[in-house]
Amino acid sequence: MRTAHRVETVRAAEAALMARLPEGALMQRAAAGLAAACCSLLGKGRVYGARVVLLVGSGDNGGDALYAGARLARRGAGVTAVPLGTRTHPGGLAALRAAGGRITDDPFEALAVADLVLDGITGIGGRGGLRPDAVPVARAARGSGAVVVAVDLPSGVDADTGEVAGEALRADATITFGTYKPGLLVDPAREYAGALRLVDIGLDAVLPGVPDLEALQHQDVAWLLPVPGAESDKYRRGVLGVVAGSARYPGAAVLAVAGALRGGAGAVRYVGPAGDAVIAAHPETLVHAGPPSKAGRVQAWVVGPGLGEDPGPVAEVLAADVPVLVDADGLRGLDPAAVRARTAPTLLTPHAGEAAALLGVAREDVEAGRLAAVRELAARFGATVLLKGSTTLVCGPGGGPVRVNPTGTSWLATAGSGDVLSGLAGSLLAAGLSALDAGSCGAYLHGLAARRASAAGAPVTATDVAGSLRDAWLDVTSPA
Ligand SMILES: NC(=O)C1=CN([C@@H]2O[C@H](COP(=O)(O)OP(=O)(O)OC[C@H]3O[C@@H](n4cnc5c(N)ncnc54)[C@H](OP(=O)(O)O)[C@@H]3O)[C@@H](O)[C@H]2O)[C@@H](O)CC1
Ligand SMILES: [K+]
Repeated sequence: MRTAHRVETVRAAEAALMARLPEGALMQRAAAGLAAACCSLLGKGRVYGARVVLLVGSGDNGGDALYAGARLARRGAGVTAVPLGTRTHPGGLAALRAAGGRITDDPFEALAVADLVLDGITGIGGRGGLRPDAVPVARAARGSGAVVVAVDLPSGVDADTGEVAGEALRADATITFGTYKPGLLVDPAREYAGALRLVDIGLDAVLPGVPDLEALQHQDVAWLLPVPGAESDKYRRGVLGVVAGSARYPGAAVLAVAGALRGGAGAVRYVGPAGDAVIAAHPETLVHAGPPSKAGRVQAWVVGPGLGEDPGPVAEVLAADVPVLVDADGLRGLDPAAVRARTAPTLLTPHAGEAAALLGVAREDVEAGRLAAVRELAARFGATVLLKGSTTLVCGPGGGPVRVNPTGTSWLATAGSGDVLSGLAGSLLAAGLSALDAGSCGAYLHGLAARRASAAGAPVTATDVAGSLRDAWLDVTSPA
């Protein structure tokens, strides 16, 4: 599990750790890890003679860059520091000078020939986007052809929320210290971070056990996925009911069932007007033409994909005392009180537009502040909420860590892929996973399947994604 902590928590842990260590020890650990990462990015034998530019802001983030620059200078790199703040870390500046580094007030000349740029303008103390004087320098760094390495965080992004309020410096890699910060894992900031590397500075020992954000990895998902026991029959493995599709959108039913059949439930019951299309595509489905309440026993429901204008079945499904996943058309006009009144778990799976409609805000506001939006929806509905997007987030109703999905890919932005996800996550619910686990494992497998299906870099369809779910499952569960 990859975990992230917000700035306030990092600061408290840092203070507790610093109290036990000699002055400056933590910054030296950070700088040593940063310099080592820079050496490996430059490549073997390429440190000596490399031209390194340090963009140095007012705080300790700049200090880290200066001390790392001093280490690189001692290994033969030509290091030039560009002070951009209201002050410059005195110890770091002295260390760089002592190691033979130089300071310049002409950043553009140095950047024009740089191999590596260290972005130490702001870290966890930064507020808002880059200041105006840093903007042309950041643009020159980005346009220079040098590898840009962010120190702790790309400057200009919000560490806690992942928001990018103005201009920020896009990095090829981010070397972060002690723990990931939420902004490194959540879009839009995540897109600025490039490849992530965590430097251990001993913070783990003093960080709280419960993080603010967590990202499942293969082994976490493998551990959570259902495995049928020797005694299992289809009912013990869980039966999922899918209420989806309409005369206008029969494909949504076919795709939701496709996802459901690959999600580990023992059987899938389809309820709705697209039974013929569903049976033609998936003959193993149990099809029911009447209302959901008469369809027979299920362990969980999915309701919503392709329902069109008719919200009727949603209320009926929500009245059932089993876990319910509500997606797409099922979310339209959904009543928070009706969801909060349920005793069985509810999982809502909106994309940004649907989340915006539920919250009564603009879609752009949800996209810019994804973490805040998913937390607000979960609290308002007393439900688990999976907010779809390039970094899909899943948040439980009682607070706790938000799960961020690390397997997303932009190829998933294709019609019908959400229908596949709803069936898949619903199936995991029916198999007995909690709403948080079903949502986050579903998103994980779904992203992985899309990556597999588009491995050659070609576009994928939702049907391709469903078809690759089995391989994704095997990827996750096969020992490496
Ligand atoms: N925590 C840990 O465990 C460890 C932390 N470590 C390191 O310390 C870093 C945090 O250092 P920090 O607290 O000094 O804050 P930091 O981000 O350098 O700068 C804040 C200053 O920048 C300014 N400023 C603000 N906004 C701005 C903007 N938009 N654009 C431009 N400037 C802006 C503002 O100063 P002003 O210019 O207003 O005087 C503000 O005071 C952390 O990220 C990590 O790298 C490691 O060394 C060891 C372990
Ligand atoms: K930085």
